Amino acid sequence: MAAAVTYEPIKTCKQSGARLGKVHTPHGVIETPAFMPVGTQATVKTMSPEELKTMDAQIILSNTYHLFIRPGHDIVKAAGGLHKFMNWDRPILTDSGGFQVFSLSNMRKITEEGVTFKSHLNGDKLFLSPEVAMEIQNALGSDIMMAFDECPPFPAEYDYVKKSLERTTRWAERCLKSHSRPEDQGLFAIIQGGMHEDLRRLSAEQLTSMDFPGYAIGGLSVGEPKHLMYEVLDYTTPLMPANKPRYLMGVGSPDALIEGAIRGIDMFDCVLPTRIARNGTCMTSEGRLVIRNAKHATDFGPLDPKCSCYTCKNYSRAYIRHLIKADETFGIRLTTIHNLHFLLQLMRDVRGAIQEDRLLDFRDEFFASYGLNDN
Ligand SMILES: CC(C)(C)OC(=O)NCc1c[nH]c2nc(N)[nH]c(=O)c12
Repeated sequence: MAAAVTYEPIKTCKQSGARLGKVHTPHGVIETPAFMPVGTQATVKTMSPEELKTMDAQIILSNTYHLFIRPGHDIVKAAGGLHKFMNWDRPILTDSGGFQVFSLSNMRKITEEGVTFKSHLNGDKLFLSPEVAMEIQNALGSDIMMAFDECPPFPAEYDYVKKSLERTTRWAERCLKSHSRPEDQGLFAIIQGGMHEDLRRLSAEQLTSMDFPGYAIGGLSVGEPKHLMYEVLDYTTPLMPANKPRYLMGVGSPDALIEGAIRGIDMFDCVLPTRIARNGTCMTSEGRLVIRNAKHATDFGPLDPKCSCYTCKNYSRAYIRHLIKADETFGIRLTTIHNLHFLLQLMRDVRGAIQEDRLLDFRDEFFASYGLNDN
């Protein structure tokens, strides 16, 4: 049976080992390495689908846990699925809910069967399991679904991480067995194993012995130092099939995206650009800019002189600072447009640098200006 999601390798960067590829899905092709804007509750906060297309967001992420507790996957299914519900006709990836339960819900009990927890909205007692996570994602109709996993806290005891990854493997197998729409939805497994090379290897071996259309690296960007994350990537990405997409979950910042691409990662997601936009922090080619700083009050230039986004073409730092300080929603829309465009443009530049076999040079040039100052 034709797989719903396939990876087409295009080229490997001679200088860095990074790779260009295409992920084919039922709702279109994603040129990788790619950044996925996060739309947790069926919206990338304050953005319209048209605005996301203008900045060429190729794929967005949404969350099983959040849509399960509100509005309920039955309503989304009745609407014709998540694409129809949110008027987005490009690819959608849904995360499986496990991670969100561990990070959002306070009272929870993990057993072999699954996770019992209290809704962070109204305290209702709820249950998620591999089978329930698959039923929800099948109802949402996302193009790429994530297996139900446990993301161990950081730091965590070696024995706990080992037992957890082995349960995550058994849960992944249950997801594979209960997947009811493999012909039009791809299911990615999630490699865990904390910061331990032998456990990452064990998790990768167990999961790649089962045939998933794609593989993710979970359990990183959980508070560990960046150099440790890069070390884990150094020995984990080579264990992942070269002919399948490699997705690094929860990452990330501009530097982490470049370093991840260099280590062979194809897909990334992170709430950073949209989250920091809400308090007026902007990513610019010369580092982070905190628009609330008084020095921007009479600065009538753009957020980033090198940026071509709608915000930078039409509005000044002074105006955006005024809106953010006045808690005007339009201010958050402008900083969100800019931050998303910034990361999407960065990934276009990364793909261009891979095409020209110069990603390491690009990294050095980017860091030289990005690390300039934290203004
Ligand atoms: C703390 C942040 C969110 C930045 O990163 C992580 O937690 N990183 C790990 C992560 C993010 N999203 C996931 N989804 C799932 N199913 N499993 C995971 O391990 C993760």
